[in-house]
Amino acid sequence: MGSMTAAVDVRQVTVRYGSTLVLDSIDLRISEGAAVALVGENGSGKSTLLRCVTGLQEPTAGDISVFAAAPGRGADFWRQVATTVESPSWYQGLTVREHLDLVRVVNGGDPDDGHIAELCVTLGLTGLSDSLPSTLSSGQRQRFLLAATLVRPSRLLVLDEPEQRLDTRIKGAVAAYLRSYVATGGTLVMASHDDGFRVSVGAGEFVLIRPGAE
Ligand SMILES: Nc1ncnc2c1ncn2[C@@H]1O[C@H](COP(=O)(O)OP(=O)(O)OP(=O)(O)O)[C@@H](O)[C@H]1O
Repeated sequence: MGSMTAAVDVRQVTVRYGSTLVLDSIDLRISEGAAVALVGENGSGKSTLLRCVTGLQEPTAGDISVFAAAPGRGADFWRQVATTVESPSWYQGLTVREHLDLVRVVNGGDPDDGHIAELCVTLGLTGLSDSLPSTLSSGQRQRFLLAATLVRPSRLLVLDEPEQRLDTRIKGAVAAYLRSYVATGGTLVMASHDDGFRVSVGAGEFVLIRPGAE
């Protein structure tokens, strides 16, 4: 009955910050192998919903399951889910390439199987392999953090505006990478403000509207 199980199942999720209602009884099911983009104006709750899907935030009401389990609980969840939703961090003394090797090795992968090299080409990091993350520009750092997320083996990617700060060429390469991730069975949920990017990824849109803004 695997096909009956949604990768992500959001049921009647409500989030309030104090008296401010941000998400009002949201329902969202994402099948395994599908891509969905949360779209909507600033403050419509896209990041909030993504944090709830990773278990980093508890909804005020409602239920979320990811691969039929509560999200964010333990190593088993994080072995299947890779995300850029957490605050970015890195090891001060390690280069871009050393970070990618580290993540790959820890996850049981071979750092020399070509996957890292492919990601570095996709994200334009080849010339930055020996740089320290702290010396990168904001766009370069965005590309590094995306690479560090994509290098992990995963079944679900949760990405908050992955197109942010990317130049046109890299944006196209990242869209193609995500499209092929989904075509090979991965599931993607992301927030995006770029409709062209969303369409090149092949993601359907899920529109969030600020409660009371209709
Ligand atoms: N920790 C918090 N405490 C209080 N209010 C918050 C908190 N985090 C977010 N909010 C509010 O919740 C609403 C939704 O924020 P969220 O970041 O989820 O929106 P978004 O759709 O991702 O916006 P953007 O397009 O600007 O990234 C906003 O009104 C924001 O001010």
